[in-house]
Amino acid sequence: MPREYPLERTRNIGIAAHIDAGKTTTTERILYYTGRVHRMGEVHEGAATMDWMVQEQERGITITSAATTCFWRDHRINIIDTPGHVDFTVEVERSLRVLDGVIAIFAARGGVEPQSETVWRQANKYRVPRIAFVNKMDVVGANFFRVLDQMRERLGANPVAIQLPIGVEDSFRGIVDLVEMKAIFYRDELGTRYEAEEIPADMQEQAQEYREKLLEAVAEIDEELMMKYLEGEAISTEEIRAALRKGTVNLQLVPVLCGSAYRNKGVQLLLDAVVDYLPSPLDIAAVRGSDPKTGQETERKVSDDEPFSALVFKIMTDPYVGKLAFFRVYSGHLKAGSYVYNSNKGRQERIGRIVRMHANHREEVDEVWTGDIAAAVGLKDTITGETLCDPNAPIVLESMEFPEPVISVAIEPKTQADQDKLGESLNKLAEEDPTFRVHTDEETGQTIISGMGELHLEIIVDRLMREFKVQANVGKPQVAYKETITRPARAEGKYIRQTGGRGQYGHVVLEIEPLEPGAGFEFVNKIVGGVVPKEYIPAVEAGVREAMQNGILAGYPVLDVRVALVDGSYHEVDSSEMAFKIAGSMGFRNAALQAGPVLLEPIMKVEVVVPETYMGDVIGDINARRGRVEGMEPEAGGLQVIRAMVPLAEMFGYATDLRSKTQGRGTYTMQFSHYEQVPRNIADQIVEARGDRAKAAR
Ligand SMILES: Nc1nc2c(ncn2[C@@H]2O[C@H](COP(=O)(O)OP(=O)(O)OP(=O)(O)O)[C@@H](O)[C@H]2O)c(=O)[nH]1
Repeated sequence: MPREYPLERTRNIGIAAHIDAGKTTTTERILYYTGRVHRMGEVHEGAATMDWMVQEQERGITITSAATTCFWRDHRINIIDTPGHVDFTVEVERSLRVLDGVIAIFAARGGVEPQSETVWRQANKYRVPRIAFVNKMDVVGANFFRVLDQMRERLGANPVAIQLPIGVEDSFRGIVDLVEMKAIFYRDELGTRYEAEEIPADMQEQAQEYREKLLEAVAEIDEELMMKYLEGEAISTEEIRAALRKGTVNLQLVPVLCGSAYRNKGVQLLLDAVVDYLPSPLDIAAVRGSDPKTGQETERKVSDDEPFSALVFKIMTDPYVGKLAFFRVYSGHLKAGSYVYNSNKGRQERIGRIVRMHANHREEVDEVWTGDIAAAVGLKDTITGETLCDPNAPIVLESMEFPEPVISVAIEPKTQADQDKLGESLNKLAEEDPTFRVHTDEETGQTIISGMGELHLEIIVDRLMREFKVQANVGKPQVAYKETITRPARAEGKYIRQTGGRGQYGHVVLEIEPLEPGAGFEFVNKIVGGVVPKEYIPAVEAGVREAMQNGILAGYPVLDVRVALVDGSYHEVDSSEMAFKIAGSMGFRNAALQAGPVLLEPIMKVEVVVPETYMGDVIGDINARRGRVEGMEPEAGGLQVIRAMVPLAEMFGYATDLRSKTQGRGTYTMQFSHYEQVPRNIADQIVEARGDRAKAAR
């Protein structure tokens, strides 16, 4: 069976935005206009097609990314709906990794919010081309031009308006297309009929001004156009489109459109822009990865004729078919029922069925091709971030980064039956979500779950009860502290037992030093002359990792450390992997205790919006919470925006406090920024409290 759509007519796109900007509504409209659904679903009625988990419909938010396919102007567009809440930022991250282009949605009032900044930075990191859609032009306070300014100032982007709104708020009624220099007006409520007309007289001047800016911007992209522009020659519509496409694909500019998804205006033009400006899979220079045997970097062409390679970017447990693994094909093609090689695990797996997802229903397909996004049923051992490939031409594709969880709660099963189900259910959930972790507290024996925020954990617990039918009590949210060291140190770890029978002998000397924040863990083997035999070195590393997991000061995991194995000794008969593992653990603990260990806490980026009169109180309160105010800015309507960095530990219950301090008028958003050292006096209290809890548990 040949592929239906040539690669140049394929688009893999995501829709990213901050919460409530209108992603779900826009996606719904896209599905409606492209004929995938025949009725418009409204988010506030809980009927949106893409939001299909029970929790999503009840809460009116998008949690999981559902992938769907639609067609426009004879192009196949694969869309991944991504959630806006920061607790689910990993969902955004993993979709960015596999997408070729993004529609960034901003609300015309509110504009660039902290969460939009996060998504923007993530998209920069993965070099994903973007077009921007300024939605909600119909709401009070909408301002297209302010969003353009904010994109420049806050995102450091080069926004280029290719449209202008006609009217605003209640009177928003159409769109000026600056490429064609036409005005688009809508002829019916559903927005299905729209026509191009002359630009209204009262908008001519503004349209000319922005057309000029557009021409300047495209001239920057293309030298020939620059010549024409300077000489005052006419530049054709096709030339403008081609230059906009080139500028978008090369990340030199971002075309900006406007509309109101809810009022059915602007969405078809947005689809046109997806086809015209966002890249096809062919616009990626090459598929990059490494050889699983040698670790050396390799490349291959984006083509159906190359060997198969695909990246798994999401695992989902489906109540009907079991485990679904979403993957994007980077090269070659794959038939249902065939074998693939998981090059991260070094294992063969059989692909049972292949399905394309349309929100909550599936379409079975026999074969997938380069550039496709689909889900496989039947994979047993594959998790998010792993590569599936042709066993005869293995490759490991670049994976993705996942942030460390910042918040934890203890969870206690209600009955013995629940106890039995708890572990298995939590492991299943952790398999789906790399930012969700489960561990047993060594000191207290409690099961601890950790994630990206209170909402994240709430949803997990909710799913545990509903889908897995486990009844459990949940403790208060706790900060997920980390530990690190502040100076280099050197120490020994010796594990020697020689009482009767076969003894144990492991001996290592370790040098440890702090690494940059975020660097994680590095292990370096500096053994010369085989004083520690090669076969025991992985065991030493495993021992070090285990000790790091259990912490030095208060049992929190240790981060950002380089450990070098520099010396040691062994015994011909008594040495074993086990003995070296224990020696590694002991060596690490001994070294870390001399290396100035400190506690780290998550610092949150907080943005509070309050009426002017409450500003003093709110700032005083932020200071009392050990926060640093970083800036203030007036907003429309006598509001002030306060930006601050505040330790997560001080933010519990903030919603209630802010409400009572501002008579319900203040709102805030918060997201993880970085880890920072806990001040000494507070660290002492935390360490002491951990000690007491551990004693109580014994
Ligand atoms: N007036 C107006 N309301 C809109 C528009 N687009 C969306 N809305 C409304 O804004 C609210 C949020 O829209 P959603 O589409 O759920 O936003 P979202 O960005 O998907 O939100 P999450 O899924 O929670 O991340 C809903 O009540 C929509 O009906 C618009 O263009 N104009």
